[in-house]
Amino acid sequence: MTERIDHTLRDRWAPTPGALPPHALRWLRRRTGLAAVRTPARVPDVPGSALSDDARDALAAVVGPGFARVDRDSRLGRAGGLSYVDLLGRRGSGGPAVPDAVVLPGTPEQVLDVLRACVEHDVAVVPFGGGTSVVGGVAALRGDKAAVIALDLSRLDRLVSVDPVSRVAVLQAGLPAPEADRLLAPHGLTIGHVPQSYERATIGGFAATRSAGQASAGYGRFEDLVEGVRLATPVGQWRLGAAPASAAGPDLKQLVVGSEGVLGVITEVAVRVRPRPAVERYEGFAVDGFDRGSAVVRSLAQRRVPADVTRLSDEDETEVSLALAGGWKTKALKALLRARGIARPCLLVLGWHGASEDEVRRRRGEALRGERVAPLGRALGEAWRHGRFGGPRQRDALMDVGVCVETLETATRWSRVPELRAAVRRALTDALGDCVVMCHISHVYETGASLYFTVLAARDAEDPVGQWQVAKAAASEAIGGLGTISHHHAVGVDHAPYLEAEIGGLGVEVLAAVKRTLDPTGVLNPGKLLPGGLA
Ligand SMILES: Cc1cc2nc3c(=O)[nH]c(=O)nc-3n(C[C@H](O)[C@H](O)[C@H](O)COP(=O)(O)OP(=O)(O)OC[C@H]3O[C@@H](n4cnc5c(N)ncnc54)[C@H](O)[C@@H]3O)c2cc1C
Repeated sequence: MTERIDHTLRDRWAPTPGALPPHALRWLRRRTGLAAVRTPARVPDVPGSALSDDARDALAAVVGPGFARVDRDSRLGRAGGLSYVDLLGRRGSGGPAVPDAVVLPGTPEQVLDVLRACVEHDVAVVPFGGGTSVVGGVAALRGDKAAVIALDLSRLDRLVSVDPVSRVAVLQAGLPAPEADRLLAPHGLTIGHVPQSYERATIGGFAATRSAGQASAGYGRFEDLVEGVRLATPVGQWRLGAAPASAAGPDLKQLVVGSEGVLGVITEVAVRVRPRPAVERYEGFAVDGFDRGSAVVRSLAQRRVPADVTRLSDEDETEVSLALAGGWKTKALKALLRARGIARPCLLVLGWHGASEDEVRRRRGEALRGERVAPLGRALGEAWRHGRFGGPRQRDALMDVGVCVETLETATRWSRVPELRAAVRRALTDALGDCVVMCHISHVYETGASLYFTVLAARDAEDPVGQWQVAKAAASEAIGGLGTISHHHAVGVDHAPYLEAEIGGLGVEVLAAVKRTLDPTGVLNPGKLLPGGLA
């Protein structure tokens, strides 16, 4: 087995801590009133394992003794996900719920046997992929069970089959995205799914959370890429997805996609794959004001000519990007924008993938025809592409100097974008006081778009967790009625209280009924997705 994701690194994203440049720190102090605080990681206390000897023996008999682990580091390494509150917990504020054991099955059949053993021994199961959940999806909650295990799927790391004619690849669920792409490369194929968590998240995690990648406008959201699934449940195996399209009743496959580990464990996904692009072209543009920029990306989506990556930053996000970048190039860019009369610059990044230069040139021409955008050149687009996985590293550095830094996201119809953006900004500013609220659109549809917010504030030294929870609750209330509680981060624990308002009481009942059928004793991922009492 190759442990490709290092789950011991759970207090930060990168093994080597980065540092903010002095100019960025000065800017932050000015905008947020940040004081000089340092918050080094502190190893939290880990309680003893509550797993009974019988349960442990039964699990070890299924997966082998080396793969049923109760040592402290294995357990701590799978304690929770990577939200701001999760990371605070590992820096001594609050504390993560730690699983009683980590179990690593090597085959889909072993997953089924592990689930049976857990039912028999009254043990809750938290499916654990890359552990990048930011909504509490992998919190080790035991519900009413005697113990809880993290079911680490990293040994399910095979490319099972490739059908290059149909462009379908069957991938095991524990494969991290880069590894999946590496295995597909010799076949000339890619999954084309590139979320910011690409380096650590897994195929099963993408399917379980209805993930959306940065190139969603070109390749689709992950649920669009799922041709079929293989699910292990406490009552047996369920395979779905026999054909590319079907009128054989409702699409039950889509019930599994987004089920966040409460209905079963996804062990394999048949993924619709694409040829690896021969040409990739990224370009930066400026638009004057977010409303005008929003009209541009709406036009691209509604004329059905979006670039594969279509990403519009608002005024604040653009300002922060420039402030954090600093340097003479940034000064030159600001001067250029002023010279062009762009008073409220919003950065638009468009990225095209194609089989040839001609194809990309043609698509670019179609997209830009008639749009009022100021080209800033390929260097800016390439700079964005180069740094597109850098956010989590930057978050580590910001947390190190005492910044409250978190993101939240939603989606709504085009006509409601201005109202929703204003409502969330107001809620966050009222809750946090001096803060910077940035927003971007990175997923566009004919009828609407996602809004992704990043918040920076001076961390409350006394109650940092409470500070964020108040702000998050205010933002979630503001979203209610105007948009969805999650466009791609999923429900987990954090959004469960808001699910009923979105899907209705009947919707919650339908999900609960399906859960009772597939997981009658409720061992699977207690406390996630379904509002309290029904999970
Ligand atoms: C810095 C950062 C950036 C992010 N950017 C994006 C982004 O751009 N787009 C996006 O969509 N998301 C993003 N996310 C959120 C997260 O990466 C996604 O939700 C991702 O799909 C989770 O994959 P994972 O393998 O890490 O799953 P995990 O975090 O391990 O699990 C997520 C949920 O799915 C369940 N689960 C995991 N594997 C399985 C399985 N095989 N069967 C059943 N249930 C399972 C877990 O129990 C949990 O409830 C980001 C997160 C971080 C920390």
